[in-house]
Amino acid sequence: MASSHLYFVAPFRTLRSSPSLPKSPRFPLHVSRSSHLLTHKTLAFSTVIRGASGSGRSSWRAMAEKGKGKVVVFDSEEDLSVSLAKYTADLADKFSKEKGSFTVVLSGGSLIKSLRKLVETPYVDAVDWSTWHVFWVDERVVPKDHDDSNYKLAFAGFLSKVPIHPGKVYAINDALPAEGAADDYETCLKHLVKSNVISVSAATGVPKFDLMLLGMGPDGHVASLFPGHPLVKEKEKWVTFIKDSPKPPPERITFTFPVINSSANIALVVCGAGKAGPVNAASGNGQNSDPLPVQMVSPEGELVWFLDKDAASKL
Ligand SMILES: O=C(O)[C@H](O)[C@@H](O)[C@H](O)[C@H](O)COP(=O)(O)O
Repeated sequence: MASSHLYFVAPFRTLRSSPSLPKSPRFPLHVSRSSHLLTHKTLAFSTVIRGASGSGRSSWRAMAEKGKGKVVVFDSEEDLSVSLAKYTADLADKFSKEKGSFTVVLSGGSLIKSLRKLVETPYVDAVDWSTWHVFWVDERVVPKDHDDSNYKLAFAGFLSKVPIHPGKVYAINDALPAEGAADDYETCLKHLVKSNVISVSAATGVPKFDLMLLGMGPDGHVASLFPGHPLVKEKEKWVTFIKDSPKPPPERITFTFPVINSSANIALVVCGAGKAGPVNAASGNGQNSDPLPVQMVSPEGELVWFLDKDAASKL
């Protein structure tokens, strides 16, 4: 068997309390290459700590102490995708049992590919998809059949493969320009809050999604909230728009930080050496005076970083 290691390097909480390994997992953890390490029982803390270098450990300690979440580093994106599927399925199960629904927010980009194990055995058959409500943290202002559409990406890689009711998939109104599309999406969220589909943060009164699955760009952006852009400071709107996105296409709508940070759970899914710098900055090692958008991700609930070893290489 090829050697593959999963390193859990945020050493200050027991794995039993990790949402990636909940107390009573409904779904068995299916892994291919690293099953000797990745079972619920054998994923011992000491095992994973051994995988971390000394400097890496102190970086993550800084992150953990600042309340920036738990960190899981995988040898490969393949291993990461296995764990991400289980984490997502277990949270869906938990929320569905608690309140009869599961509200999940997707990003565009490579995140959708990293969700691929969720549409495979055992999850594709075992998950109760009837409770799912699907949203986007950001969307490009293009028709839904355009190659730049996050909806199209998610449909091709995820939604077309599972029986989520189309009426519970909340895509952008692509007949509207950016500003109208953002207002329309915010109105949609308000209706769903009113009808108790989306929970509300008692602290902030804004929507509290059960799970946000966020990617991060090499510049440290999340959603369509880019470094140095005034939208990162938006406090009132739930959904806003941008017409000068540095990442093409330029016109997008995006959730704002008040909504992102009200989440019950956020997974930050980051792979590749090109993103190691912002990951390092987020760990507390950054020199930047203005925080990167990714450094502003600080949910009411749980934050878990899913990193491959290249993304963690500067720690
Ligand atoms: O629509 C988008 O562009 C995304 O939602 C964006 O925020 C994405 O998640 C990051 O840019 C990371 O993308 P990659 O994972 O493809 O690098």
